[in-house]
Amino acid sequence: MSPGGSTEAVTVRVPGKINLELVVGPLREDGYHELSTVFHAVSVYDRVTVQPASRWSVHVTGPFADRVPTGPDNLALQAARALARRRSRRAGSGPVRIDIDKQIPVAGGMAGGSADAAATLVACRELWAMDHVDQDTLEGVAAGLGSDVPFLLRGGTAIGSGRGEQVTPVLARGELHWVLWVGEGLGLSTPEVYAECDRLRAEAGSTDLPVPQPSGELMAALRRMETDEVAAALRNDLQAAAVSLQPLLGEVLDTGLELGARAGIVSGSGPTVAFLVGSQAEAIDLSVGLAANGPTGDITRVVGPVPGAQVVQHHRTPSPPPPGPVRGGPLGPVHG
Ligand SMILES: C[C@@](CO)(OP(=O)(O)O)[C@H](O)COP(=O)(O)OP(=O)(O)OC[C@H]1O[C@@H](n2ccc(N)nc2=O)[C@H](O)[C@@H]1O
Ligand SMILES: Nc1ncnc2c1ncn2[C@@H]1O[C@H](COP(=O)(O)OP(=O)(O)O)[C@@H](O)[C@H]1O
Repeated sequence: MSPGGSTEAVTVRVPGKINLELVVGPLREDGYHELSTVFHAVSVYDRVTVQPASRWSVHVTGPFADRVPTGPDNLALQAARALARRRSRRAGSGPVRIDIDKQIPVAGGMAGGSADAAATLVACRELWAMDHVDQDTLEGVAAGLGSDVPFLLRGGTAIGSGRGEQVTPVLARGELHWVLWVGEGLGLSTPEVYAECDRLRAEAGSTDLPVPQPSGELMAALRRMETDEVAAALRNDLQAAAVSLQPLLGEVLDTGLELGARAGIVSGSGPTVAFLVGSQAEAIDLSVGLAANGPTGDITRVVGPVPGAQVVQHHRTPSPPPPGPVRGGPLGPVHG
């Protein structure tokens, strides 16, 4: 509590991502695959608000709220606790209430859970005035939460190596236009898609895999931000596995290409499909065509790259939660 009795709250906005390239290398001993990926943050955002509270809790609103766990499995809650463990005793160890306005599709290959975790780290660092926690330290905490979390702290377009957690920004000017197709009630589990990729590779006898590298073609295309060059260089080694588990995605990809998309790609482990188009006008045409002719799904127009998790409000008196059904509730005390 501040001297005036009002409670401070911090709101952070965080984007989802797609992968412009996902080269999957050998399975490591720790159960992860060696990766080279090119992350690209796009303009669909969750908003995460944290404020001091008497108990740890997480509350979710928005179209995908009913698919988000509100118990200890919630990645945002795990992020807050992970950062709380780094606070000095003097600063106190009071819990927080976390409110998530969820607009990023859940289990869609857009790293929504990772985005919420990144947003929570940024929000809690601000709320707890942890000025000594620099970006590198925050990225270290982020990597412990999931392979995609460090990228969502930065956003933009960046290469992810290792298991995806080592992030290096890519020089990219300008903007790309995308149309996203998200199947209602679909959702693919990331470990299952990686396992299906291994299975398909073993079946095809392709087991002797080199250490993955980013492609020169994609880097050059991004430097020029030339839509057709980027279109030609998109690659996702998990796509065949995602289509094998969810064959409808093949139909979606074919429909988008027939309707004039420059390229179509499954985002990460799927099942979101991202279509690259040349302009906002092309994006509108494609979304109308997909809505009329494609398999049932939500269609969203986005642009990328956009920045990662950013504080958008730092308020003494928190605004009331947005209208609509709220899921979640208090959790028991947590000793971090
Ligand atoms: C596929 C990608 C592409 O960006 O994202 P999504 O499409 O799920 O968002 C990522 O590699 C997902 O990253 P993230 O969702 O953070 O995964 P993690 O929590 O670290 O790992 C979940 C599980 O995915 C598998 N996994 C993940 C990363 C990796 N390099 N190799 C793996 O094999 C492992 O089975 C692991 O137990
Ligand atoms: N804050 C959160 N938002 C979304 N999903 C979460 C969150 N915390 C945990 N999860 C879990 O993570 C799983 C993966 O969700 P998500 O990160 O949206 O997808 P993906 O890994 O495909 O990018 C979900 O099925 C959900 O159970």
